[in-house]
Amino acid sequence: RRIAVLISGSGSNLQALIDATKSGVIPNAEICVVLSNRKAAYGLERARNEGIPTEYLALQPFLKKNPEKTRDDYDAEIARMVLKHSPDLVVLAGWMHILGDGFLEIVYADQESRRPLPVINLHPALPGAFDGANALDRAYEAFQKGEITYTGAMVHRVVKDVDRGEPVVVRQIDFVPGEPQDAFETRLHKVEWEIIVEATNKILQQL
Ligand SMILES: N[C@@H]1O[C@H](COP(=O)(O)O)[C@@H](O)[C@H]1O
Repeated sequence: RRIAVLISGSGSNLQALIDATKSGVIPNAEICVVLSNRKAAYGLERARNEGIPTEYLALQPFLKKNPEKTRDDYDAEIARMVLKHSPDLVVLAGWMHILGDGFLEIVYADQESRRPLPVINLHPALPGAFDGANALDRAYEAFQKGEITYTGAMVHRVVKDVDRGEPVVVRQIDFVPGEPQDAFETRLHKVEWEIIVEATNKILQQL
């Protein structure tokens, strides 16, 4: 099975997928491409270290170079760059750009030559709790205010509504009174590395 991974940053979740495909925890699978919308993303370095093909395309330079084009055109171009590598699954692992119809219509199209491609996203909060950006900070702040005692992380299918697609794997994480935010974040990231592997396996087994 071929997995395309989209990233924007350090790529520690990408690394979890690399290690799991190499060790066989994710059996019979390889990462066929790593695509980033940020040139300096360390995740690209992780991919190159493994000899995994990489792609890069940022939104603003794309729009500057093609003034007649729109964000939807950019999303469609991302879809084409991904499909070039014939993936069976697309995993958004720390990908910090909201993909709209331009991308979803292409990858979810049911064509003769190809079935709709599953697309999953990692999000550091529970379903419906802290959708969108800075979810970790917002959850920790709510805990500080005594509004919540736990949060979590999830992997969900991607739909147009941000972070609202059907959950694939969800894991609750309890807050610990007095725990500094960075220690809490370290705990949450460890859970993310587990659930991104679990969710990838779950979807691949359904194919
Ligand atoms: N959207 C969020 O961005 C972070 C990416 O981390 P990394 O995989 O780049 O290390 C993860 O915490 C993910 O939930």
